Amino acid sequence: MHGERPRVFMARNLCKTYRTGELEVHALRALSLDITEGEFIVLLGPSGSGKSTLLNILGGLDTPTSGEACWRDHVLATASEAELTRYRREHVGFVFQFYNLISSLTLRENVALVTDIAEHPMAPDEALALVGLGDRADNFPSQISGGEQQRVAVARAIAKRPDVLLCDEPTGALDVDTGRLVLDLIARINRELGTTVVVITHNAVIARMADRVLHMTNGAIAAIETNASRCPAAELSW
Ligand SMILES: Nc1ncnc2c1ncn2[C@@H]1O[C@H](COP(=O)(O)OP(=O)(O)OP(=O)(O)O)[C@@H](O)[C@H]1O
Repeated sequence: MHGERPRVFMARNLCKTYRTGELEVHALRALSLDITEGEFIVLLGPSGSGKSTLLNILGGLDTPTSGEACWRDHVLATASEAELTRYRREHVGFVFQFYNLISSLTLRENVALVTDIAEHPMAPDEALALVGLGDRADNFPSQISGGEQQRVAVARAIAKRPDVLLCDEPTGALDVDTGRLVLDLIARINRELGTTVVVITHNAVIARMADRVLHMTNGAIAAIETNASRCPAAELSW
């Protein structure tokens, strides 16, 4: 399906070793991966298998100990802190398990924190409307539900029109119905805006939404599954 689309992410022999005192942890062991523009990727694997480490390198939050990593023509593996900051600001949207909204700011102001420093952002109200919360822009985070807060976090992530949306356990704190709504929203952004999406989850059911599922074990990709068709979020149950 994405055969003719350009490759956006390339990793070769990525290794990440954490050292704490005497202890060495090999979080990534010679991992290689290509991601194509507009793909929806799900990362599955046991705790400690390296999923967040890979996502953090792809998102410019961390650098590998060795190996190559590029986003288009941005060399991420050896980039300086300033280059990574620019890369994140211009290209990457993040959604985490806990929504990380600022409680003293309205929803509009939370989104504006990102759009104020982006190059071609949406208006905060437009981003909030996209996630179905256009009429709540003047509310504060404490006035909306957890699922709605996660939708604001998605609005904040996409308002700068990122090339890639990186989601680390986006439904981890949500009930099933609310989780489905958030996943449907992420799939819609992938489909309608063409944003490349990578989702980390412990929930194997969510893998049915993906174009490709990367199974990680012990710092490497143990298997890659390609789904013949993507299951709509509304049809998932867990
Ligand atoms: N800052 C750090 N310092 C030391 N070790 C770390 C650090 N970050 C991650 N690790 C270790 O690297 C390994 C991979 O961690 P990572 O968070 O990437 O796994 P994960 O698959 O995302 O796990 P989970 O599903 O539990 O979030 C783990 O053994 C972890 O303890």
